[in-house]
Amino acid sequence: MSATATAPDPQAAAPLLRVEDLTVELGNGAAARRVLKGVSFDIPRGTTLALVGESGSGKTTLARTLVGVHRPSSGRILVDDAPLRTSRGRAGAATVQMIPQDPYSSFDPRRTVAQSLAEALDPIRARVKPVRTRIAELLGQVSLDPDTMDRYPHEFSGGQRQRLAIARALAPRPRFVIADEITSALDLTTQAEILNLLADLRRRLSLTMLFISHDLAVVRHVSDTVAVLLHGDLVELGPTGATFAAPNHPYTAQLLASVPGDPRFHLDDEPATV
Ligand SMILES: Nc1ncnc2c1ncn2[C@@H]1O[C@H](COP(=O)(O)OP(=O)(O)OP(=O)(O)O)[C@@H](O)[C@H]1O
Repeated sequence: MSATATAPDPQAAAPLLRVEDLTVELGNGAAARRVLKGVSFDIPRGTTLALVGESGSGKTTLARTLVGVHRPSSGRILVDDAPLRTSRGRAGAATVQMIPQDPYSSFDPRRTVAQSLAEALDPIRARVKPVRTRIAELLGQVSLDPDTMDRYPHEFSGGQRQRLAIARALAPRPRFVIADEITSALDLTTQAEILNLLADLRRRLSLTMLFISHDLAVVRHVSDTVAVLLHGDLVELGPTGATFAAPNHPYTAQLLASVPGDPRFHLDDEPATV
């Protein structure tokens, strides 16, 4: 056995994303409130962390802080051990991309798909011609026909638009992708298709992901680790299977108690319920 085969691989060991004691305050003056309270977690490279918690617990605030929309009041965000760089309040596109929740409002209806993707590829020039091949490749990655690139968003179904949103997020070849409730606007069959696409992309592109969802059946299907937010505090963090089997925090147990078997997914470790 060679020495290199046994040497630890620091790249594999280091988390892609590290959030350290992150506190975020929103609002001004007397209305200011701490929405995230000293939150810490790592996401190892190539894995998916699911973030769950009831409405108002701070999930979207965390996502928006990671893309640079909100500034931390204290704490640190590290990508590959370096502080997350933001430009004019936005995280660098090549570092972090977010897939939006609503595929209907996230595209400019006056632009063709190719124009929107060209802008994602090169925000300054946004010219389609030099990037047609890359646009075709992106559409192929999300199983859409590259010949549809000159169509407008309204010519696509909700599920197809969510595929377009995923293609747009992948355009700058981000190292880290945030999916914030990306299936909540879709019917159950389309939800399953999008989740399977995401799982496939994750494998093929070795994506590191933060997957925000209130749907614990989905979370169980897609994530390696799970984190639970309660009023801005991270109350649970652990491997998804172990956490679902034996949660540490009573709030997690309460959330899990309300999850019935889900007929949408055929999980490897359990028979599908119908
Ligand atoms: N710009 C803001 N100024 C002040 N408070 C805000 C602002 N944005 C969000 N909040 C508050 O922060 C809290 C957390 O909101 P956030 O949207 O992060 O929760 P969430 O867990 O994503 O909820 P949901 O599941 O409903 O999307 C809420 O009480 C919300 O009212």
